[in-house]
Amino acid sequence: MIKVAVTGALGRMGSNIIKTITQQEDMKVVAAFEIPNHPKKGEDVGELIGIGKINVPLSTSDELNEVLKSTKPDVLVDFTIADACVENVKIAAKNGVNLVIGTTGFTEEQKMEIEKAIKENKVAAVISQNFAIGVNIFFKTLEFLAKKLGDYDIEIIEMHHRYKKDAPSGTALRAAEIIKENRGRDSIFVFGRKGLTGERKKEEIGIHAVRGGDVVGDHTVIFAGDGERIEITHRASSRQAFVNGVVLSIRFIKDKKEGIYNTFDVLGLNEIKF
Ligand SMILES: NC(=O)C1=CN([C@@H]2O[C@H](COP(=O)(O)OP(=O)(O)OC[C@H]3O[C@@H](n4cnc5c(N)ncnc54)[C@H](OP(=O)(O)O)[C@@H]3O)[C@@H](O)[C@H]2O)C=CC1
Ligand SMILES: O=C(O)C1=N[C@H](C(=O)O)C[C@H](O)C1
Repeated sequence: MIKVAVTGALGRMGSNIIKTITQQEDMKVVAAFEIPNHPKKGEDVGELIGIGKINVPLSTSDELNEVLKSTKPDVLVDFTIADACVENVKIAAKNGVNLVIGTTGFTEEQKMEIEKAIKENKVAAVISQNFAIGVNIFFKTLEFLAKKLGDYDIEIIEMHHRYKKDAPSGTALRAAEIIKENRGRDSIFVFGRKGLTGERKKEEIGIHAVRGGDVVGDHTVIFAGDGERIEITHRASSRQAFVNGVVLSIRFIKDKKEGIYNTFDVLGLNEIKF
């Protein structure tokens, strides 16, 4: 039985992850964490998320060290916010707990802190800006399109629900990086446009964040040429798309000794070359 701890347990992702883990035969939730001073601390997490008692009391992240020591999870899953995630990763790594990290919105410095904690403590982690299987195929398709249409004008548009805290999305940034790595020419990222911007430069990759309603997560990449354009879109209509990838990632990482992996590793997509 794979023992899993979840931070951000009552959040949109955390609560769905806990629900799905409780439906798996080979894994169980042993600890769940929310922010310090949470009013529901100590209450049963299953009851709090509406699936009935699971005998896991809600802990708070200031107790992470001691609760990880007593519950000894194999994997900690983090979908919180960047600042909290960095601290959670440091504590989990010190306790020898492998990680599945879905949080987005990190600074470059925070990304380095996370990598350092994972490497120094010799644990293993899957880090992905998007765990949906379809998004990873979309990423793979972008490798191909960027190789073939690297000279086209490339723009990325993402739309998310009104509650999302970081912009642009981690997925949009990853898409931009993939295009940059594969298009065979220099790239500069342009975040939105305003004022007298001048003509569009060939090396630009435009990135645009739209927020509103309850949109789970839409991403479109436009390759615009002379007389034609290709638009490729992924739309997530349910967070279950992300959660399914998280479950696969928990199974993938549980026995890994050390190293940093992504969802291409989990889904076996690295072998596909264009
Ligand atoms: N990689 C992927 O596939 C996906 C990534 N995401 C990313 O996951 C993150 C979370 O998204 P979402 O679930 O929608 O956000 P939510 O705000 O619904 O959930 C985050 C949860 O984390 C809690 N939290 C904040 N700080 C801490 C802490 N120190 N310890 C424990 N819990 C804490 C929040 O509590 P409170 O509300 O009280 O502050 C909240 O319950 C975002 O960065 C998002 O971009 C989302 C979907 C898919
Ligand atoms: O905050 C969200 O909701 C999502 N965040 C991720 C991101 O920033 O890319 C993934 C997904 O699009 C949903």
